[in-house]
Amino acid sequence: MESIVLIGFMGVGKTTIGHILSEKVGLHVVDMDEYIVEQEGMPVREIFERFGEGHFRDLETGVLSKLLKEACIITTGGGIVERKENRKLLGESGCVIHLSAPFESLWERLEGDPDRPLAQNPRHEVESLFSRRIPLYEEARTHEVDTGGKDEEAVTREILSLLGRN
Ligand SMILES: Nc1ncnc2c1ncn2[C@@H]1O[C@H](COP(=O)(O)OP(=O)(O)O)[C@@H](O)[C@H]1O
Ligand SMILES: O=C(O)C1=C[C@@H](OP(=O)(O)O)[C@@H](O)[C@H](O)C1
Ligand SMILES: [Mg+2]
Repeated sequence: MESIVLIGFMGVGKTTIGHILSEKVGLHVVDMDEYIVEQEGMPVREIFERFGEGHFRDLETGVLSKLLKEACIITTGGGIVERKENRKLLGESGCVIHLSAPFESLWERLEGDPDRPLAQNPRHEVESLFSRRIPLYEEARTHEVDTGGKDEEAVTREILSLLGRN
């Protein structure tokens, strides 16, 4: 079976749903943020503070190209689509599921989260990042699952259904 990649904005549920999906489809899951944190031996926040966002994006590209060679579920960070190179890598993989949601519901989950450096910015900046990224997710995805108003189990069921696994 090919890889399944989850993309989407911060807080939409990629990490959470990837873990639930992993149990249901019997593929192991790798969360890119967790992988990078382990590899670098420091939290994402500290990587941003000490080395800058550009360095974190370099790490993401390296990890994504490595993981796409495995058959697994990959839960990306929300900024994976920022780099053209990453969008190209995603385009070469068969199943890229965009989890989407209205900004309002994401902001409720993100506001004040100390672990997400970009969520520390004022609301209007995070919202404009959200708007700017929408076409990038659209470019990279093969499928979209609208998570608005659905709990984690319902989102997982919808993914299983589009994979033909229900
Ligand atoms: N469908 C959902 N409905 C409500 N809360 C959710 C849903 N999916 C995830 N969450 C919650 O939102 C928060 C962010 O989820 P997370 O999986 O870390 O998102 P991401 O990896 O996309 O940034 C977590 O507290 C999680 O429990
Ligand atoms: O959107 C982004 O640029 C980021 C999203 C985060 O992952 P989540 O989408 O899992 O929060 C993490 O990779 C980092 O804080 C940057
Ligand atoms: Mg995550």
